[in-house]
Amino acid sequence: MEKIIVRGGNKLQGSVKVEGAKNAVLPILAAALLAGKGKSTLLEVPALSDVSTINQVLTHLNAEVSYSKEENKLIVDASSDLAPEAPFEYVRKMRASVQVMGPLLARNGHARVALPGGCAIGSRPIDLHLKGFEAMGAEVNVGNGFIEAKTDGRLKGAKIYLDFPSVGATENIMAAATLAEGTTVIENCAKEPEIVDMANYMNKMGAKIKGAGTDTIRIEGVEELHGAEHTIIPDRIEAGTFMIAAAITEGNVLIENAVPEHSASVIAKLKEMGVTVIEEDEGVRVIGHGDLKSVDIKTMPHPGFPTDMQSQMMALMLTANGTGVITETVFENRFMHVEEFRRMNANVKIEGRSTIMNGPSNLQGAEVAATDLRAGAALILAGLVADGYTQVTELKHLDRGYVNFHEKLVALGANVERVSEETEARAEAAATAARV
Ligand SMILES: CC(=O)N[C@H]1[C@@H](OP(=O)(O)OP(=O)(O)OC[C@H]2O[C@@H](n3ccc(=O)[nH]c3=O)[C@H](O)[C@@H]2O)O[C@H](CO)[C@@H](O)[C@@H]1O
Ligand SMILES: C=C(OP(=O)(O)O)C(=O)O
Repeated sequence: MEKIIVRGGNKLQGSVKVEGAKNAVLPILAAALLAGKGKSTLLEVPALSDVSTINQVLTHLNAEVSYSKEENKLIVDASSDLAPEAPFEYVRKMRASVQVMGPLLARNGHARVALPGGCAIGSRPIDLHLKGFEAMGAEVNVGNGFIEAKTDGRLKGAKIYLDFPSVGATENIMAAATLAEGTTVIENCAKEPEIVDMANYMNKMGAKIKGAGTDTIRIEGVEELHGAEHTIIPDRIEAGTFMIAAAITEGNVLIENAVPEHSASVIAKLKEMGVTVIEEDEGVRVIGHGDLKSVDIKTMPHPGFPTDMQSQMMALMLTANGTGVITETVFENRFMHVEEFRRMNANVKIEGRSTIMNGPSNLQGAEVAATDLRAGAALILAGLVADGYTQVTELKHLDRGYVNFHEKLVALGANVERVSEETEARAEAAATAARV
């Protein structure tokens, strides 16, 4: 088992470069399946475990994938006949595997994808995705742990209203609609920057999508799509995580590639707390000063405060003066990290869908577990200012969404190391031998 050990107390200084966005690259790789001819070349593809998982899914479906981690460049050739099924072994590792459903259904007329099941942040149903496919004329059946969607001939364009602006449903329906007959209109759709990035990629493939980034998207179906070259947008959640690393340690860090408009709600809350945030040509500089003020935060669909920044923001709020409230409205059960923070002596309690913090907490190092990928990052952030050593386990979650997280922190001056039990045992044996 691997763990990250953090010793608190160092102020972070310097600059850090943000990778391509996980939540853009995953649906974009699924959409690469839409290309009946030509290859897609994707640039700024981050070397995440989630990217390896979606690559395995694509390969399983008969696409050819070649990935150079050194160049962050990935080439997909999906021009052969595609297989229809994404099995549970992939969907279990990563829910975003369901994003292949829309592209497969549109291209093949048939998709069979394992039901994702629950996860650490809530039940995460996909009913809105399926309603969208049905509205476009697909027959959808759920049974034996699989969802199967079929259509005779092409899908038909339709008007689809989403009860909630789901990111995944918007992406899956938008992808399916690119090859449908006629025009599809998705109302009350998600407006996240990753939706815009995916629409831009599909338009380069020959799709006709308008309105991505607003709450109504119109897609005029075309008969065929081809491969295209596309550069993935920077990861606004990784950027936000490093903004908090700078703020919490009273450091001064330039977050290169961060796009201020994509992080507007996070930047606004940081400023409200008393953190200095400066937009520079290369990115966003964050300067922490201590003596922070508690604020109230509610997670919302974009452009509201992102749920994927909730636990990292909680780490910062624990160091602020006064009472602050964080309300989670996007996922039903995204407070698993609260118990872990409590192990670090955090003064935080849960009331319904809110957490209340009375600060500042006198954070102390402890052994804690990453309950999901953002919680993993948040616990490490808390460890940067806790008294003593914090050990964070369950790093498989962290690796889904962050590339070289501890190495990037070390480059900024943090006292962080990643060890496996074997290395620890070897180090202990060497220390004992030296003492004898
Ligand atoms: C790979 C990826 O991009 N993941 C992101 C995506 O997840 P994901 O696409 O799964 O998130 P959604 O926007 O779909 O989910 C938001 C809410 O809608 C509910 N819902 C969703 C679909 C559906 O058919 N029925 C339904 O009830 C979910 O249970 C949840 O409560 O957006 C989330 C919300 O910003 C982020 O936290 C995730 O990091
Ligand atoms: C919840 C997240 O991702 P996913 O939807 O891939 O689980 C996240 O990125 O914080």
